Amino acid sequence: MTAIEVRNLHKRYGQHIAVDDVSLTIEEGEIFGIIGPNGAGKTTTVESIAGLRTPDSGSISVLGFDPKKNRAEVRERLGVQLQESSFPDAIKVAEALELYSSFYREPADWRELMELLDLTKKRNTRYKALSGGQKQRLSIALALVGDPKVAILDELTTGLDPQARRDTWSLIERVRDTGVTILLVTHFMDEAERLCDRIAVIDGGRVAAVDTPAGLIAQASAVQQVRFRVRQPLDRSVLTELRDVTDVEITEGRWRVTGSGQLLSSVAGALARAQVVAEDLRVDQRNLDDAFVAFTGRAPQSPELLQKEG
Ligand SMILES: Nc1ncnc2c1ncn2[C@@H]1O[C@H](COP(=O)(O)OP(=O)(O)OP(=O)(O)O)[C@@H](O)[C@H]1O
Repeated sequence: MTAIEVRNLHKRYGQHIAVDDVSLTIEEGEIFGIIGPNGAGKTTTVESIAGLRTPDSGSISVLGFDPKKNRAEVRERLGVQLQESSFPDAIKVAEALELYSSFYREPADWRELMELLDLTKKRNTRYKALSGGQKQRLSIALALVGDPKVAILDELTTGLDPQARRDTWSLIERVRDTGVTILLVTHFMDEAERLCDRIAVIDGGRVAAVDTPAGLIAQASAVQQVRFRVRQPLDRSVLTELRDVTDVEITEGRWRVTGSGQLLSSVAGALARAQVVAEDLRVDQRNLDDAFVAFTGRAPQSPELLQKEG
């Protein structure tokens, strides 16, 4: 079943095109990620899905409902954690959860959520006295308090320390295991790679690619490299003759083989046939950072940098 369907979304602010042409299909039960450079149109896209912005053209369906025309139906089924949620400074954790749950006909048990998000000890703490991580966890709890079928989380772990980020990831996986479809906007490639079933790369208001994390990495990095040392004599042609190999370089006893396809198994097979043992064998592992650069021409941001800036 499709949870979210976006067709040819277009949104401009004055002369500035924020979202040019975005189409996405997100299946029920998926953790679907959106990544892309600053200003790519990610927030405009997810806020349009949440019914918080009005697209100029295109169509959006959330569980079969239009976020603008069927506001009540979408509100009952969709939870949103926005980029910079702000709450009254004086409101206490338990009060905020109870208040938000009263907005829904069939809310989740807010006490259970408070426990799940490790906020029970902070139930009587005022919002302004919470740490960054606690504020973040509260905003996730508030996104889930309506017992939504779909949750939109924008910059889930920005500003959190590494341990809090990992805890939040486990939490999101637990939420998904309860059957909630999750749409996640993130700047962090480790987060996207770890959590998402599929990812859309958005650049300049358009979808540059949609695939699984492994699929995006494979699409972006057809070229691979295998490096090793050998003690026995080895004829270069043993490797240059292989179909998957495009280049072989030998520097001070270190071999570097460049190619594509099943490069590692081709090289390993050829070495075995030549009865040569490879030592210190390394395969250059490409990751989602490389895919991000390949699709957008820019480097992704690092969590450490954002934390310092924040
Ligand atoms: N309310 C607004 N009025 C005018 N311009 C806007 C508005 N909201 C967004 N924009 C512009 O539209 C473009 C897309 O913004 P959007 O926030 O959707 O991008 P983003 O990919 O979420 O960026 P970031 O990663 O920095 O949050 C940006 O150039 C932004 O400056």
